[in-house]
Amino acid sequence: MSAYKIFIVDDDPWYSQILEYHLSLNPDFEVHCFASGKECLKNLHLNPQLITIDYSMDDMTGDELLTKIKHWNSKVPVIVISGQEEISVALELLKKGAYDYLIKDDNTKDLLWNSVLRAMETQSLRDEVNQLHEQLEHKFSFEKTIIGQSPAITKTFKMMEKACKSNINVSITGETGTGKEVVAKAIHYNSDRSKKPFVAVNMAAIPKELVESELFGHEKGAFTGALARKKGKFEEAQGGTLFLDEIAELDLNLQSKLLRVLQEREVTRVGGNELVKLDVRIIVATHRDLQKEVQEGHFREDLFYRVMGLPIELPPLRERGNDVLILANHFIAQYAKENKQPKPKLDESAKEKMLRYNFPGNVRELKAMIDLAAVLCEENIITANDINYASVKGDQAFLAEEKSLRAYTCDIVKYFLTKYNNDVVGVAKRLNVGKSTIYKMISEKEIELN
Ligand SMILES: Nc1ncnc2c1ncn2[C@@H]1O[C@H](COP(=O)(O)OP(=O)(O)OP(=O)(O)O)[C@@H](O)[C@H]1O
Repeated sequence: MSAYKIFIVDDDPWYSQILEYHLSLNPDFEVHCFASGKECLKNLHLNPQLITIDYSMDDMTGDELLTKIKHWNSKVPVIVISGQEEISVALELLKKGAYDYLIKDDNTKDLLWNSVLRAMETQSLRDEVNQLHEQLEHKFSFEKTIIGQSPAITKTFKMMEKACKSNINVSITGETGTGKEVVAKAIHYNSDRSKKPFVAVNMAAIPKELVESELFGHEKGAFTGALARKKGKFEEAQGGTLFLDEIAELDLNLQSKLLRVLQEREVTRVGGNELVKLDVRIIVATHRDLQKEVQEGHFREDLFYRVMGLPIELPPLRERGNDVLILANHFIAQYAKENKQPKPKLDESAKEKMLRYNFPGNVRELKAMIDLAAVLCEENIITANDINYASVKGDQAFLAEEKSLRAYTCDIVKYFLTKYNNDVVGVAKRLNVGKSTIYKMISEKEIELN
């Protein structure tokens, strides 16, 4: 532990010495004496943790010095020592933030000793509370992993906080690439289960005939190819969280097996009889509307109620407004770090183009778009030309930007002008518009000729 730094400010050197001697008996205290208010203020850069001041000094009243010290750092305890007992003065000083008010008499040094110890204790408690607050904030701060500040995503944070504090099952819905797995992980790592495994299984990615043994495990010889006993994902996630992604892709037969496991909270490996007790929290995700799947008979209603738990809906990126740019900058920084390159900048044209786009592939698509733009850009500036819409084809690509009708008209005219060597008259005829319309577009710089 480093020494606890105390300033004693008193213009009576004899009295200072007594206090210094007394306080220095504690080897943890480092005491500095100053003979005037000015000298004390000059030395605040030494960062005292406690200051005692004499109430009546020649250069500055205790009142004035207290105000200046509090202005420098309102948290440092200041103990005022006065030659006379004046209740009104004492009250006034305490109101202004003095930690204690002591009278100079035979008991002062002992009272001071106790007061300093109390101040230290209060400070250490306050530090501890601050630290706990910080830890708590860090624990529940999803902002570091889930980037975005839009009202839509902030609403999600609130639900996630509730999910972290309880053990209830969670169902996450949202279009592909909206961050369902990121949310599931964030919930797990901010919950009481964080020290136990987070196991993710994508139902759509496992061949149908293997799903059962993947989830529940199998005994040696349970089927051809089962050469050894294997734990299933449920067992792997013991004590932790099992994330069942694309739950709607599970066929009806397996749905009833899953329901049984969730109800009984125990699993039997394929080809075995041993019951394994489970303590697993389930988080499911789907890009489908599960309720609709139930209505259409593709998803068991009883399983739906089992897994629904706390529903969290992730908004598509196109409904998150400016988050597009916040995420873009985040991915740019990530790219630059991973590739040990300076961070490219987005120019206005690139920003505008991204904000107009509807991102059918959501955050995943935005990340791919930024990675490519960072590679393509010149002189470290990403322009609209470096922004490519990879996920959409044909008509969809044409409409994905959601431009105004005027802007689409200009795009069409520009396309034909390029195709026919900027022959304005010929293009006007083909499109059945007046050539002056095209000339106007050119003169007003709505269209730039190649
Ligand atoms: N808000 C976010 N902040 C930072 N990164 C994000 C955010 N949302 C998604 N990502 C990133 O986008 C990518 C896709 O996210 P994720 O895999 O969680 O989406 P998903 O909804 O589970 O997709 P799918 O439905 O296709 O499984 C990942 O690389 C993830 O890290």
